[in-house]
Amino acid sequence: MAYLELKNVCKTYGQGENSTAVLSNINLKIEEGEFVAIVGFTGSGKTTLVNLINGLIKPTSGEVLFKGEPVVGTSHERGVIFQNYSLLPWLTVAQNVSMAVKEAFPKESKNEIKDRVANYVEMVGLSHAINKRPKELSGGMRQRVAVARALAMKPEMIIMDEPLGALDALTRGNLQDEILNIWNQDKRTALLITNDVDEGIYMADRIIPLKPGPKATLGPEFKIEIDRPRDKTELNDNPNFMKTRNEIIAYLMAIGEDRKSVSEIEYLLPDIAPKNFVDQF
Ligand SMILES: Nc1ncnc2c1ncn2[C@@H]1O[C@H](COP(=O)(O)OP(=O)(O)OP(=O)(O)O)[C@@H](O)[C@H]1O
Repeated sequence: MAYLELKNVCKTYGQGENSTAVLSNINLKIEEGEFVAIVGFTGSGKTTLVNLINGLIKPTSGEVLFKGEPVVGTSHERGVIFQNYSLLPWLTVAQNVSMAVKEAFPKESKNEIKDRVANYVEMVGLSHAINKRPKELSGGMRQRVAVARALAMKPEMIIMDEPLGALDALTRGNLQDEILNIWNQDKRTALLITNDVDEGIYMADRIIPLKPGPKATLGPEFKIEIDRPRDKTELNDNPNFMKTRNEIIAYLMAIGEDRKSVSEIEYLLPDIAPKNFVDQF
């Protein structure tokens, strides 16, 4: 039994003429302890896929199974690091993280929770800002709080929706390593959604492209045969890295060309306007 399995999952938003078929026939199996990356184009349905796995939305057809059971709603077992950090603006960094920790560890004492929060805030390099509110932080700092919050809950499965996109290269590299450490030490299972092929190859065991929508579906998987721990500084000299990178980029470019031809189709918009509309432009 796969740890996470998506069976023929389709997701359509809206109904009738206004419907958008975003995902179609998504089949995916992730084994316990694996690190899988999905690379996709902007707007191809990556967040929709994360929301389905997280239980925030239901598939139109097909099944999402976690440890053999259908996913119904969210759960602490699956921790998501969202693209748009979604912090509560009236709470400090410590309070934002501890709220999540309290929910995941309701039996822990105040001091245990305080220590756990301090550890993870330190891990993302924000000890100096632990009592600040989100409005006093830069976008990158907010994203680091969101990473600390998700990891401090020690979820069995870490699901990441382009979590590091807003960060500078150095911070991004450090957090990639922290996420890998936690995944490896705590024997977690991880799913990373990214548009960065290099990030996917550095972190994952397998990379699966999400073909552009509408009706986006998963392409063939690419296995990353590079020993761990991987050394970022040496990757460019690693023949396996170069070969896999070239194969994935060639594949993405080919499906990108197909996408261009789809986007060149002319869509006619209805010629309508409100009754009393006066053209002032
Ligand atoms: N709630 C919704 N109702 C209707 N359409 C939606 C809804 N959510 C997403 N969509 C549409 O589904 C498509 C995929 O959106 P989604 O956010 O999943 O893509 P994405 O790959 O995460 O995008 P990005 O890379 O820009 O974050 C888009 O065309 C979007 O407009």
